[in-house]
Amino acid sequence: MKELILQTSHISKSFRDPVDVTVLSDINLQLSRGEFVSVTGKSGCGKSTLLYILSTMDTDYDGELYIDGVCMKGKSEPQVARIRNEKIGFVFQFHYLLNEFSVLQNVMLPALRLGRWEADEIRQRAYEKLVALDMAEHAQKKPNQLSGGQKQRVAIARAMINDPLIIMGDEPTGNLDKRNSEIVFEIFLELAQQQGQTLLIVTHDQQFARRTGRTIQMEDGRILEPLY
Ligand SMILES: Nc1ncnc2c1ncn2[C@@H]1O[C@H](COP(=O)(O)OP(=O)(O)OP(=O)(O)O)[C@@H](O)[C@H]1O
Repeated sequence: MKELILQTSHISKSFRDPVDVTVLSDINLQLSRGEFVSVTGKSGCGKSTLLYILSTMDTDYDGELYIDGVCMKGKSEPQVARIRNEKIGFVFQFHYLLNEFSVLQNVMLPALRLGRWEADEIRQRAYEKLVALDMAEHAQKKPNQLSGGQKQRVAIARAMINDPLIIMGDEPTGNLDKRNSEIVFEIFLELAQQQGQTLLIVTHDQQFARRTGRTIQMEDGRILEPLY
């Protein structure tokens, strides 16, 4: 039987802007271990809003979110932050690497925050992630010495450091040229196919979406039922 690692029940979200605007309505979705799922839809349909809720970064919504069988409702902010850091890796459109730290130190940060391993072990793990992403030779550089594609590879290494249950990405190839987009997308495919990593990626790129295992199509804050 498939192991559910993320599930939502009737999630809705409104902004007061200045009157109430509903941007997500009755979102019910399930994600099983090892799935590579893309989320697509027109600009403004609610993809990022949904991803921020699923990644627990936004906790202000109606309905329920379960991660690894645990309901996020009623949890304190430190409890949610701990679950997020332990179970979810996130890759943004912009890398958000810290220029005052080296590439290696940037990758180490989420693991230092988690506190599960000693510093030496974290350094070793971070180095291994950089090796896996073909970035080891840049370990001691500062992020501003790297190209856009290289920075995004470091951001993926950082998302992987705590061996998350799921990696989420909000347009992770959106800020890259065609060649680097392809390289970064191939990394996600490889993670899914060779390591069974569960992935949930928002993308505008229909060609990429078609290569994932399942596509969630959104329209006006709702998930469209698959046509097949
Ligand atoms: N803080 C906010 N206050 C008010 N409305 C907001 C806020 N954030 C997002 N919205 C609105 O919510 C809707 C969904 O936005 P969201 O960013 O989730 O869309 P998206 O599908 O990710 O779009 P894009 O593909 O352009 O990134 C949009 O109409 C947007 O204007």
